[in-house]
Amino acid sequence: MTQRLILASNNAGKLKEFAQLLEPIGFELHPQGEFDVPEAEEPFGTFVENALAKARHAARLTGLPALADDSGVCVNALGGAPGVYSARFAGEPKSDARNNAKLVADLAQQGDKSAYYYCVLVYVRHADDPQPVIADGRWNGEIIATARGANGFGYDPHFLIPLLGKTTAELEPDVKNAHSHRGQALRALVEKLR
Ligand SMILES: O=P(O)(O)OP(=O)(O)OP(=O)(O)OC[C@H]1O[C@@H](n2cnc3c(O)ncnc32)[C@H](O)[C@@H]1O
Ligand SMILES: [Mg+2]
Repeated sequence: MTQRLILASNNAGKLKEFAQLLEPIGFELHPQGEFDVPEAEEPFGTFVENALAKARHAARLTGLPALADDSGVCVNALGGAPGVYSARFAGEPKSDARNNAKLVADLAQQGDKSAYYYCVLVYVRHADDPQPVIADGRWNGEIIATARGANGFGYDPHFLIPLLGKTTAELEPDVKNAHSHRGQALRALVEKLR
């Protein structure tokens, strides 16, 4: 049986990754934009609070179950920044190019380039669901100064996975999903929904 699910995100890169992960296992994904749901506020200092706010917002405006993702890149030498502020690290309007340029500049004088991607997923059956289903995932790597690769989105061209010898923008989409913070979180979430 296919299950209809609203994806509480306006990020096209996330949408592609979720479609590839969820459609083969029987979910019919609908981005919130299809229902004219505007971007939710993300005012909180934790990923999980922002993800819950996004999921409830989409479920409230569509009347359907919703899945939200809040994620980011956390750089150790920067005390975990940009973290929850990853999407707007270089200010408004959101720009991957300016975010990456700022990240590389901020790290130029640092020896430690280690970082990790973090993702929290929240699924709500309806807007006031008292038992949201929550799962997370983490993916270690390091930030490199020169962009490599054209796949993915966001910080991917600067996020190197030393074990694979590639940036996450050089990975095929299925390989990224097999390893990524988002893929890990989604597999854990799906286990909880069974
Ligand atoms: O809130 P929604 O609408 O889902 O879209 P968003 O892009 O604003 O998403 P977030 O608020 O969760 O911010 C996450 C940011 O972290 C970065 N990011 C998260 N996952 C990533 C990934 O897999 N590859 C590259 N960058 C990623 C990227 O800059 C995202 O914009
Ligand atoms: Mg956002």
